[in-house]
Amino acid sequence: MNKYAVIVAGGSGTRMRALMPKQYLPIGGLPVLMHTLKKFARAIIDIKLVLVIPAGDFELWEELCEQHQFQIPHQVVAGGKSRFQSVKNGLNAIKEQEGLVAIHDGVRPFVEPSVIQSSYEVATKSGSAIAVVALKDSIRKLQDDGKSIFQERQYFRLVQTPQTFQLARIKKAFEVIELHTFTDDATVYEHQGWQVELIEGNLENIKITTPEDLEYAEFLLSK
Ligand SMILES: Nc1ccn([C@@H]2O[C@H](COP(=O)(O)OP(=O)(O)OP(=O)(O)O)[C@@H](O)[C@H]2O)c(=O)n1
Ligand SMILES: C[C@](O)(CO)[C@H](O)COP(=O)(O)O
Repeated sequence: MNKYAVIVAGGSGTRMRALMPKQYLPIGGLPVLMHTLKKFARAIIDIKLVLVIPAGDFELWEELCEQHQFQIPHQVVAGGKSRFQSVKNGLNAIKEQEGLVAIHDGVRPFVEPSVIQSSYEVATKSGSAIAVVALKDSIRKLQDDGKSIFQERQYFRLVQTPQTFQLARIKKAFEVIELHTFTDDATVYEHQGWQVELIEGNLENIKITTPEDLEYAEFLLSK
């Protein structure tokens, strides 16, 4: 069965407040995105990688690949105005209908290979596999009256990527008008009336978002 991964890195990383988009910033001397692509290439034999980056960054990416002698084969696709549009562009670049596709944030380089592998295994059987982790802290829900109420944390999960799906289904799911409730790929899939299957993610699989995350990322690499 064909196994694809769409690695989305079409954002501008405003919350990182860095000179260049966070997906190209170095950790351990190598751009974040290269760590992520390496994880997928090592986890799955013969994986076909689709990398989504802003159209204006193609030249920069080529230079970075040359500078770091980055040889992992991948197709580069132009991103869109939102994560949804970037994922859609990545999926549209895959012409086949048969197979599985993992959708993953380029800025989550610490995904465990076992999570990637399990996402494809589970999606083979159930059509989807969404990586999630349990909460460690207590949580409270804010109310309109300014008060807050206790929530039972065992009923909640933090959602990560990869989010892996049968190709034909997720391609169809993305043929809709974008809604503000589409915060990830699972919500787009569910909009079709299909239920998603959750799998255990890994706690280190953070989405590098703010400057502190970059420091934590350096620490994780040095472990
Ligand atoms: N138009 C967009 C916006 C986001 N993403 C990707 O979606 C992932 C998660 O998004 P986020 O962490 O919010 O990244 P940015 O949008 O770049 O960050 P910010 O919101 O701080 O600007 C990132 O890998 C990002 O590059 C994308 O492919 N295309
Ligand atoms: C897809 C995601 O990483 C799952 O946690 C997350 O929803 C992306 O959110 P963002 O608003 O694009 O940062």
